[in-house]
Amino acid sequence: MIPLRTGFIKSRSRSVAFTKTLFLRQPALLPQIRCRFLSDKSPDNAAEDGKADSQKNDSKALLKKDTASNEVQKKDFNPLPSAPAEFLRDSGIEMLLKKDNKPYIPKLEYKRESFEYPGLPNEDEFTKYSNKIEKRKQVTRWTRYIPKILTAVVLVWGVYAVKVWYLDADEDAEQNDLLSPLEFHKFVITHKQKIDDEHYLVEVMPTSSQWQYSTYAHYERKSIWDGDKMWSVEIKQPQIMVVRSYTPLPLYFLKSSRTRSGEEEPLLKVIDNGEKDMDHGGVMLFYIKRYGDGEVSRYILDKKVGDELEIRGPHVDYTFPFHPLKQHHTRPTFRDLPSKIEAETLLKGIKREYDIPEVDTVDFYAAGTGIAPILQVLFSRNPYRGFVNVHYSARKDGELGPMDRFLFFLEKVDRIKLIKHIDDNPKTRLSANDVTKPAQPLYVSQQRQENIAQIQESTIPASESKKDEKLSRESLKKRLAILEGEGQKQEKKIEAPKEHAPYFENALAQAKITLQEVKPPAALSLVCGPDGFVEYVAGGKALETGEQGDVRGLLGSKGWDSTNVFKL
Ligand SMILES: Cc1cc2nc3c(=O)[nH]c(=O)nc-3n(C[C@H](O)[C@H](O)[C@H](O)COP(=O)(O)OP(=O)(O)OC[C@H]3O[C@@H](n4cnc5c(N)ncnc54)[C@H](O)[C@@H]3O)c2cc1C
Repeated sequence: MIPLRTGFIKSRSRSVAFTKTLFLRQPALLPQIRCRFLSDKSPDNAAEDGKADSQKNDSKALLKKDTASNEVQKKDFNPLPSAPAEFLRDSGIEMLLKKDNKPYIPKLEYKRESFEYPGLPNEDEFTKYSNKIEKRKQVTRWTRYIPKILTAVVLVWGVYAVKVWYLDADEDAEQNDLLSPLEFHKFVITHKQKIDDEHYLVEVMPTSSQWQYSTYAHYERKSIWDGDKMWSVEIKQPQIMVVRSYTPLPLYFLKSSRTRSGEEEPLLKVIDNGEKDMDHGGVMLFYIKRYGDGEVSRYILDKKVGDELEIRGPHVDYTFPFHPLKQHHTRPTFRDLPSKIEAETLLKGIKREYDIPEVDTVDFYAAGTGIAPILQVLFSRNPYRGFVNVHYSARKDGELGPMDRFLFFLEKVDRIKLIKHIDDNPKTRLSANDVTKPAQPLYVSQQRQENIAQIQESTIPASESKKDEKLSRESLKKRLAILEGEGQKQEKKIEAPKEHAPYFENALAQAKITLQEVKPPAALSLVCGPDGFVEYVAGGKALETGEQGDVRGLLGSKGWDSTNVFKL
């Protein structure tokens, strides 16, 4: 008989597996196994026990017989090469049951098997118990790195936050200004207009709008346009790392769909500089002359609309002398239509009330693009409060393009007198006849007095004795003191009985009256243009040092000197 170790057959599934295996290996034994199962599984069926015993005996006999026949088969068996391996009948079942012949080791953990329905979720005994068991954290490679990764992320974020919110805040404070004298800011060319082969108008806009936030808060202080001074910027030619100075103008081109499509030339406008305008988005215009072999002018003018320029500034080239009217009155900004310019109705009353002398007339001698600095002053907010004689020299008429119109308007509102000296018309060329003698300044501030004294000292020839030096200094002081007194006397002379100031609708209406008034003679001369022109009008500047040098030329011949002439 084959020993059926039913004790090892623990579950139904295992018994099925066992039967399957047996069936595959010993199909002849299946009936016996079935009997044995029946006898094991049906203990109540005692009646069948006898029958089973007899069957046992039968099976013994059958097994013997079978073994014998197997022996015979074994002898006759001549397997094909592809046939399965021969099965060893003697030890097959036992080998299977023993499996790996390992000693029996009882399981330490008791695993309860139950066919009961489980309780409600999280309420049955098993769940309650298992929930209490602290599950061991699974430590993987990633879980070990997570704290390090998190620390690195927090650190990087911290560094970034500090940089952006604190360090960059300071940098931005600089960058937030439209211009910086120390670093180049990028501007994009938004329009380019050719006046003639040599003269162009180039409009630029800042590429960043950050500067506006700080400018809005302190517009009075931060606006770049201030007619109290003449200033320029440097434009970089990055290929050869060279910079040249150019004078920005508070002008821009008004574009529309028609002008963009090329149907019409855009209209040149003056930046309003009013409360809402706020420097009109940082726009500025350059009036540039192209030199055939000029490094930077060619570079700028070869650029197209949309290209960028790197600009650094502002660099103040000249500041007008202080005048007490500055504390009480600001001249209204020039507008592109004279009828839009406000009248200075209260000006006379203010002068009378505060006993303020007249503002000195200025003679401005310009050649070509050298006119740009005085245009900047006249078009900016807080323009010069006095009258300006603009002596403009050019090869031919029309070099100013659309700006000519504005100069005409400035004449109409009695702010300037434009005297053109055109080479094509030799009669008009600038000569000594066009230059007046210098007048005494109507007001000399303490600061200016000291400056003049310093200039006088530096120009006194070294050969002069100390006595002469002292004398000349004293005479200068006396002169200045007399000048101030004269100015005051003059002011008192024009004092009129108090009357209501006449109302003028605009500057144009006011100019009808003021145009008839005689302007004070010029007490200050400014010269700007190519070196040759400056030399002709006022004597050359010291090329190496850029110092003013002595006043010679046309102005020198008329008695002008370093105290009342400035070469730009
Ligand atoms: C404060 C200020 C404001 C200015 N504003 C303006 C402005 O608004 N618009 C404007 O167009 N210009 C302005 N300029 C002039 C401008 O800065 C440049 O000088 C001008 O554009 C020429 O520069 P460039 O590099 O093109 O030519 P450069 O290469 O400097 O040459 C200019 C010309 O000089 C000649 N030249 C150069 N070197 C010598 C030399 N060693 N000897 C003899 N000849 C020489 C060249 O042949 C050429 O014809 C201003 C200058 C200053 C100082």
